[in-house]
Amino acid sequence: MSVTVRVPAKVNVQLAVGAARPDGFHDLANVFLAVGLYDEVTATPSPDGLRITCDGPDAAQVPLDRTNLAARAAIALAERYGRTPDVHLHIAKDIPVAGGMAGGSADGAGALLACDTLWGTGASREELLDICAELGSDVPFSLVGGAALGTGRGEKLRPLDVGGTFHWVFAMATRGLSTPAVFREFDRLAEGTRVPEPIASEPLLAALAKGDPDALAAAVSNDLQPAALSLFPELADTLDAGRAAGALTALVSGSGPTTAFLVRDAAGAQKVAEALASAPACRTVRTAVGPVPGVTAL
Ligand SMILES: C[C@@](CO)(OP(=O)(O)O)[C@H](O)COP(=O)(O)OP(=O)(O)OC[C@H]1O[C@@H](n2ccc(N)nc2=O)[C@H](O)[C@@H]1O
Ligand SMILES: Nc1ncnc2c1ncn2[C@@H]1O[C@H](COP(=O)(O)OP(=O)(O)O)[C@@H](O)[C@H]1O
Repeated sequence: MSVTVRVPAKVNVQLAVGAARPDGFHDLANVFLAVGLYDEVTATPSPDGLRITCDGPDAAQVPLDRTNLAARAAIALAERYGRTPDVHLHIAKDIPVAGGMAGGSADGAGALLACDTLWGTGASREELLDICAELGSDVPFSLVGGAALGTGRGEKLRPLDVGGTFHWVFAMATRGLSTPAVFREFDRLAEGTRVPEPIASEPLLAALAKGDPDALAAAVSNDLQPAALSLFPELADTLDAGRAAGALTALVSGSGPTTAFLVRDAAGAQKVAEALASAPACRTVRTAVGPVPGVTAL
């Protein structure tokens, strides 16, 4: 018997970042939108103990030891229920690695639900969300999907209404960016300034509720973008190339370096995707719509 789930990537349509906290994290107003690029996680009993395998274009960059978020999820669930994590987790990876699209978090949330089903654990939604929050700030959102406002370090979620489907183009970059390094660069750039409390933008929430791409384009923001551009300056050219090709707006996704382009419809996506294919720091271009549901059994 085996259990397969699929889990979407995310883009942050707003990422407001507060000052560094004593624990090293930053308080956020993090507006997540799940988009239709997916990893699949398959859990199969493994009498020889925990085993991780991965395939896909970025598979070589994925750790196959107990640091993999999917492995950590299986171990955390097994510990809670007093059993051994005797499972083979296979990750079919389509979400870019270290791309600011929460691919590792997706695998953590996916593995958790797949193991819960395989082992018949019957953990409640609250327990699963608790384990997700222990695994990482983005992991609870990967479980629930849709659209949500994340506060605290991003793990406290409030689901958001979305009145339509938004069309996106994503440019995957030629190298990755480390999330802690981007937050450190944010702190460095903010030195000597007063960092305001992170607050969700009302016009942005209204644009999502209405499903209005023009209003959303006018309201998106990412406080980590200057830090990501400082560490990876060529991304500015990719953003410009997408804007010139007619994107309604262009921004870095989360900590980057994936860049995200909001377009009006599928035809607009095609045009922007073609223009981005030749941008210098761009490795691959993908189109996707959002919101989409979180972890889903196949
Ligand atoms: C920036 C965001 C935006 O959604 O995503 P990515 O762009 O990485 O996908 C998230 O906040 C990333 O969440 P996640 O990748 O789960 O990070 P975690 O494992 O919790 O933390 C990794 C490191 O990022 C920094 N960190 C993370 C979250 C936060 N609110 N403040 C932080 O300062 C800390 O240095 C922490 O040690
Ligand atoms: N299942 C996983 N998939 C991808 N990366 C993982 C996974 N588990 C752990 N990692 C580690 O986490 C780092 C960041 O992963 P990822 O979630 O892809 O990026 P981001 O946080 O930018 O969205 C990777 O470079 C890798 O070392």
